[in-house]
Amino acid sequence: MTDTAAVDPATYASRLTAADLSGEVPDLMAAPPVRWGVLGAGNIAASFADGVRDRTAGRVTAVGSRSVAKAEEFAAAHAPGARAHGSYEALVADDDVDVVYVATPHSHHLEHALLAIAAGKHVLVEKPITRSVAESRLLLDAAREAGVFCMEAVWTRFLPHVAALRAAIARGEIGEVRTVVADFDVFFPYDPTHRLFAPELAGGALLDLGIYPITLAHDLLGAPDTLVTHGTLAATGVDDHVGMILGYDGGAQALLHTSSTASGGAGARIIGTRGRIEIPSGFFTPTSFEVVRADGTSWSFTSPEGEGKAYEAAEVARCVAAGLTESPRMPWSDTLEVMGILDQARAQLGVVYPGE
Ligand SMILES: NC(=O)C1=CN([C@@H]2O[C@H](COP(=O)(O)OP(=O)(O)OC[C@H]3O[C@@H](n4cnc5c(N)ncnc54)[C@H](OP(=O)(O)O)[C@@H]3O)[C@@H](O)[C@H]2O)C=CC1
Ligand SMILES: O=C1CO[C@H](CO)[C@@H](O)[C@@H]1O
Repeated sequence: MTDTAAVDPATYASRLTAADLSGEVPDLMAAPPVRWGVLGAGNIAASFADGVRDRTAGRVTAVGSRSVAKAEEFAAAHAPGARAHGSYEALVADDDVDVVYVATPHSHHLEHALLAIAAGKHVLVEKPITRSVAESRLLLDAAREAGVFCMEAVWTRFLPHVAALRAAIARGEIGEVRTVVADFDVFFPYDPTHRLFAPELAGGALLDLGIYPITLAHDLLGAPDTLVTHGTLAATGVDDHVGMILGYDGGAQALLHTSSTASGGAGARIIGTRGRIEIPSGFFTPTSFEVVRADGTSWSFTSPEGEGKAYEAAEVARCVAAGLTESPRMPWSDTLEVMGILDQARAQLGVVYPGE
């Protein structure tokens, strides 16, 4: 366990970069132009490619799919002019690609990111970066050895409202953080072949949705000293409705919930000794928050409109241009600690993936 039960603002601030402490969001278009290769032409890949196209100086130069027709269709709709490859191997071998964005199901992130790293490419890997902390170590070790950049696509961290919120907490706006309450519940019709329910695709609410409230709590409080998990499993054996209490020796707590069988949305409250921050809904997407202080004063912040994946794309571009292998704002240590919490929660529920 960690000694980062960082409830006081000064300790939290010491873990942030100067850019984080400023609370400002760097100009998206000022980030260097990256040539992206999209690996897996699915839903989130489309949203990412739209963000790169519309809001950054970079561009998607190639798309890789298991079907060349699908890659061509994706390119036409989301990345005009991009080369369409009918295999992931061909995509990672493309000389016009600097960074591969891995957007396949969680079960395949390790295999596909290793494929890209072996081809000498930098990687941005969708969340969760792998199925487990053991797999994450394999991936990060490979990136370290190859000297390439690797980041888990925790896009939320780079959104304007999150930047402002982190800076506000570091300034002590709500005093010491005592409690984080956050949930992410989305009803998915039960389908044993869907990636939310299929064990072979590393299904379950925890890894797909629960990672957001866990990442928020971890960012503010660090890795917990205790974890209590209660939940139910779908017929396929993966979790579908989970409550968690993260306990910290300093007295702080996080009360988190995630579900693929309930329509709760994604709200969050951060409660401190001198006030609270309320994020009304969709805390993981561009949104607003309100600071309500104990002295009765309050203020609010609203993110500018627009596709949110561009912020993480710009962070990758800045880091790659600077020759970094990891983002100081989304370091590998955060990824490993969050994966560790997910591992523990899964173990408490008895969820095991094929081959583990
Ligand atoms: N940051 C965010 O907001 C979001 C992140 N995600 C993350 O992105 C990843 C992908 O999710 P999403 O885009 O919704 O998923 P989709 O099912 O829409 O797309 C995944 C793509 O992966 C490829 N693929 C490769 N192997 C398989 C396989 N065995 N089964 C299914 N697809 C396969 C397919 O591309 P092809 O056929 O072209 O080869 C498919 O289109 C997940 O890890 C998820 O956690 C998801 C949604 C939002
Ligand atoms: O990251 C995600 C954001 O929300 C989706 C649901 O609405 C998830 O399925 C997805 O993986």
